[in-house]
Amino acid sequence: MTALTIPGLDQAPTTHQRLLAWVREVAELTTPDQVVWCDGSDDEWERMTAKLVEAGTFVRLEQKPNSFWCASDPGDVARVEERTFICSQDPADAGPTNNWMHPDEMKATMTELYRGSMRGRTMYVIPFCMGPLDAEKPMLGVEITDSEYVVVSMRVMTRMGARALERFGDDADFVPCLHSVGAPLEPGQQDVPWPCNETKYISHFPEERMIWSFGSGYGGNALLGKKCYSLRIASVMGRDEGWLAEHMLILKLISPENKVYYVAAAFPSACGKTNLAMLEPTIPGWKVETLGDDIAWMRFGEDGRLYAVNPENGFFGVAPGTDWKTNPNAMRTIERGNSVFTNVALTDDGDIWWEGMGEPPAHLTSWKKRDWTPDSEELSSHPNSRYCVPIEQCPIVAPEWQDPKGVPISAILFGGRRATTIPLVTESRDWQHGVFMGATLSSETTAAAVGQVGVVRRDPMAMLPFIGYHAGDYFQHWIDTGKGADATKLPRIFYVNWFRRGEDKRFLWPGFGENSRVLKWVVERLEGRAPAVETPIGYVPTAEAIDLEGLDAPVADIEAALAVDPEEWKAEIPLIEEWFAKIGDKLPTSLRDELEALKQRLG
Ligand SMILES: Nc1nc2c(ncn2[C@@H]2O[C@H](COP(=O)(O)OP(=O)(O)OP(=O)(O)O)[C@@H](O)[C@H]2O)c(=O)[nH]1
Ligand SMILES: O=C([O-])CC(=O)C(=O)O
Ligand SMILES: [Mn+2]
Repeated sequence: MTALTIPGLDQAPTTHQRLLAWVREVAELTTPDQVVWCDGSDDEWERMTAKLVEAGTFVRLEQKPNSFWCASDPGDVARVEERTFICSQDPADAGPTNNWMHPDEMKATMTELYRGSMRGRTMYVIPFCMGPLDAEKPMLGVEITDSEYVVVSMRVMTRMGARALERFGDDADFVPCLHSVGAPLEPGQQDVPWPCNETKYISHFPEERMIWSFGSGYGGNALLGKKCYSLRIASVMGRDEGWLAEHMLILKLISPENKVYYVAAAFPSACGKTNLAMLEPTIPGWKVETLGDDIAWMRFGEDGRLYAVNPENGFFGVAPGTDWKTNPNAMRTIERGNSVFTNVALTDDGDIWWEGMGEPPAHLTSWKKRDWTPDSEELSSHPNSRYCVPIEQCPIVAPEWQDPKGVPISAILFGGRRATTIPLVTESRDWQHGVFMGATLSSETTAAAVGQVGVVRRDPMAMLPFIGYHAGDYFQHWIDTGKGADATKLPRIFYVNWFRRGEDKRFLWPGFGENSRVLKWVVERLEGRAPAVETPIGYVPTAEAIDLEGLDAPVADIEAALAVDPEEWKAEIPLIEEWFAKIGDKLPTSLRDELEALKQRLG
């Protein structure tokens, strides 16, 4: 039999048979003009970015070293939850919160979409590792893609190329991640700056630990190491192997007495993880260092404590709202260059700008590539526009951020974006109650996913779009995680809300750096020295229990932010009941018990 000859296909820098066979199979299906094995070198970065500039996808920034502006197709700007599928053999394993299709049917459908989909393009093979390369069992993957934008972004977001491939040996396990923008080029056809397809599928095969993505070039749809691998597939691995893959930032808090606490926090997309992770405390003597801003993998260490590792290598942060006042450390991180900015505005002197970054210049090129002035009716930047930058450039990155052991977590925060009801901070009564808080977490939808913005929905553990299996089983996994552990060593669980509003709709709590005041109260609770009031929903501080020294906000606002209003909570109960009904039979009875107990306490 004569195998198809595609230039580059046989220049594989590996002897890993399963990898070689898969790459050949995909090349024969998608029929690219050539195959390139990515090595992750500086040379490769130069070639890729030059190619993207030439194609009109990237504009090199004059004002930031080795950095680029990029505008996507206006129809390809965010994750597409409606087009995201968990293709388990049994629909019951995907559960009520995921879209499901039988794996055979999905494969048949997508195989036809992939047939010839890379014609006229280059197929890139990106070996990568999520988490430290020197982990005992490195978490490997390979993304095959026909997008240079993906190659460049994966270099920032993951440990990829030759250094990852070294860990493959001849037979290491890896997660195959297949991606095509679905825009083949006919001979002589002019390419567009942002190729994509109106038909989109983001499909996960949890039993096979495999990901197939088609039609989108954007973030969480296309950088498959991120949400697809590190949350959807990894959550299934975690269920099977007894660990947790969570949508959490990891930060290190250093008290004035030089005591160190590691905190993990789960907030839904565009609800403040990156900002909290890089917080600049406003209270004297306290320091924060960053380990991660989006994903945490947590497993028990030999000492019985829960240790967290950030699988990522970069930040893929929301741009609008980021500036020197709200998040100076993010600004310092991007000042150092080596960044890709997608769907922000371009200044006339070759810099970037977005809403929330102080006074706008007199003229900009908007993310839609249109002239923009401060009088324009449209936003200059898409609300889900992003910067993509290596973590190591963050001036406050914790020195231990690459430690394969991870860091021991003392507190877990769950949080959402709620204009009413949810106090600034509440401590759970115990692990099970904390799991109840996480399981009933709610938040207003944001621009991070396609769809209506500002609608309150349940977003359990901030994982609604990312749980790779049945949400009821996921809750049970959380409960079991606590049951098997020494309760005194488990992280304490808190519920926060930076987004409560006053009657006039303004935020009651100033947020950002001031959130350090809440972290201080959390630490003082851990140390057993901060007061709290026992309320029907958990332990809540009074305004006096929080350090408000030097805070420029009316105490009445803080009191309103902390208020537990039984009427608001009674209105919340039917929403939780509706949510639990949706979870169905697999809802752990302990969570139903928690709900009953809450109802009793509310009277
Ligand atoms: N009012 C207020 N807004 C905040 C606070 N923290 C973050 N924000 C805003 O919320 C938006 C999203 O913040 P991020 O920190 O990027 O959210 P994220 O959770 O990292 O989002 P993803 O990257 O999508 O997962 C930005 O516009 C921020 O300016 C806060 O404490 N208070
Ligand atoms: O996945 C993305 O495209 C960006 C992101 O971090 C999120 O939406 O949570
Ligand atoms: Mn973020």
